[in-house]
Amino acid sequence: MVLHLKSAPTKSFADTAQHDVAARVAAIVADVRRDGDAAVRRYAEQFDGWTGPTRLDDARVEEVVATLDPQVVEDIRFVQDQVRTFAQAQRDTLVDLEVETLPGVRLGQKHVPVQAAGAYVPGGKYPLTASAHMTVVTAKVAGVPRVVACTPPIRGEVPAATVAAMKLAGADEIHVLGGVQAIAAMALGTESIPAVNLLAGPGNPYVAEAKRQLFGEVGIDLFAGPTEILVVADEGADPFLVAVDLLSQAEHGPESPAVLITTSRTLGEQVLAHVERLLPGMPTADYAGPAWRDWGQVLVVDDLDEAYALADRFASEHVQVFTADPREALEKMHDYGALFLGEGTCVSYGDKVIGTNHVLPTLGAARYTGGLWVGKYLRTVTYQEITDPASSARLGEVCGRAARVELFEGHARSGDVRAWKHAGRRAAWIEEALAAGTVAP
Ligand SMILES: NC(=O)c1ccc[n+]([C@@H]2O[C@H](COP(=O)([O-])OP(=O)(O)OC[C@H]3O[C@@H](n4cnc5c(N)ncnc54)[C@H](O)[C@@H]3O)[C@@H](O)[C@H]2O)c1
Ligand SMILES: N[C@H](CO)Cc1c[nH]c[nH+]1
Ligand SMILES: [Zn+2]
Repeated sequence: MVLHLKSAPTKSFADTAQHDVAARVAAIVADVRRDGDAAVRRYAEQFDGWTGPTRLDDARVEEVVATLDPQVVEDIRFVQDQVRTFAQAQRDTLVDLEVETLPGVRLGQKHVPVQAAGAYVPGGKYPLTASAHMTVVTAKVAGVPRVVACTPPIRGEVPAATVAAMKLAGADEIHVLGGVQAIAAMALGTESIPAVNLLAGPGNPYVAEAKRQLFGEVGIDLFAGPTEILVVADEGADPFLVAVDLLSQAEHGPESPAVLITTSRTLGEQVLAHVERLLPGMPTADYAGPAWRDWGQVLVVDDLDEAYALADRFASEHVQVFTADPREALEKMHDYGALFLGEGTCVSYGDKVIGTNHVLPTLGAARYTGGLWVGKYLRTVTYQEITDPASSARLGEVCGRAARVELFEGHARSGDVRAWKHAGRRAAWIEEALAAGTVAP
């Protein structure tokens, strides 16, 4: 049984597929498609007050990086090393292979990077420097030769740490450009930004919807919209820690749900009280407050099995598990973007420092996809080769029969000619062609 100590609607695609967002995005995409750079410039000015060139050349990038405290640069290097190490370990799990399935018949698979990727780094409310590590470092580990990185100006300024992170991660083109206009420019191509093959990176509802609408014309990593957090906690969890962590993600913006599922009513009540005490003193209360008020939930369940099952139904972007045996969630939970096991870690570590990728599915997309990883920038392609004529003839005969079962005469004939060339077996239509002299014996 579920007791609601604090209720709120549960976000889903159905009730947040805000038509005004979809319509607004469609209009901007159509304008960029029609007017290219001119439309991009118009929207950059309208939404972000940006009238300068969007591309930062190398000299400008260097100038921007030089303004940073060296400690900031050192920290960027440290975090990018963590992200790179884990991404490389994941890359190493992807094997190219070639097997001989019949004599002289070789089937293979290779992992081939997309040739151009767009890395979107959000920056409307906060300059999300860390998203540059996640999108650009990972693309480069995959071997993507051309990475275009876009981020909006923050309060009219170039976000210096984000630009440094893009540069250190190996971005090939850096633009101060945000929102739908950035997504559409990278996807469709403009006079100044040649189109990419795949778009990656998170963003607000406009950015996420733009990627969704453009999918097909361009590849996308996943649906990664406004941040979500869910905590599963038992009676042994620290209520102060839980409250702090819930608010850590609520501060992303007023659309960010923060949910606690606990087996302890006492813990639930303590967390509620801590949140109320903490919120007024938070410099980011303007975002965290509405997020908590409108989307925060505290749910008490009978046992942990019920907690895991309920958490699965949310399919939340992040799930922190603060229980006596947090690792059991690895077996018992199925639908989440990323798990954070035990009080030693938290979503903020995933966001900022630990090395797993923080670009993760939202609005239930975790039911069908994991987060961004090196594999998203790669295509698993196959190839085949036959060097043994007898095998080609054998497959040709089966191909002829199998294709005719499906009424594919043209397909069947591709098999027939090989059975003839390599084993001398003549199908009736080949006999006729020989007799008519339309083909040489
Ligand atoms: N799921 C994930 O992996 C993940 C990771 C990091 C961040 N996020 C989310 O990314 C989001 C970042 O949002 P943000 O707004 O701070 O930055 P953003 O860069 O995503 O969006 C800013 C842009 O939105 C556009 N915009 C603003 N108002 C608009 C309007 N009315 N119409 C059309 N376009 C408009 C502007 O062009 C602006 O450049 C947050 O919701 C955060 O939770 C998600
Ligand atoms: N929590 C975000 C993912 O939803 C990622 C992030 C980066 N910086 C701060 N937060
Ligand atoms: Zn975060």
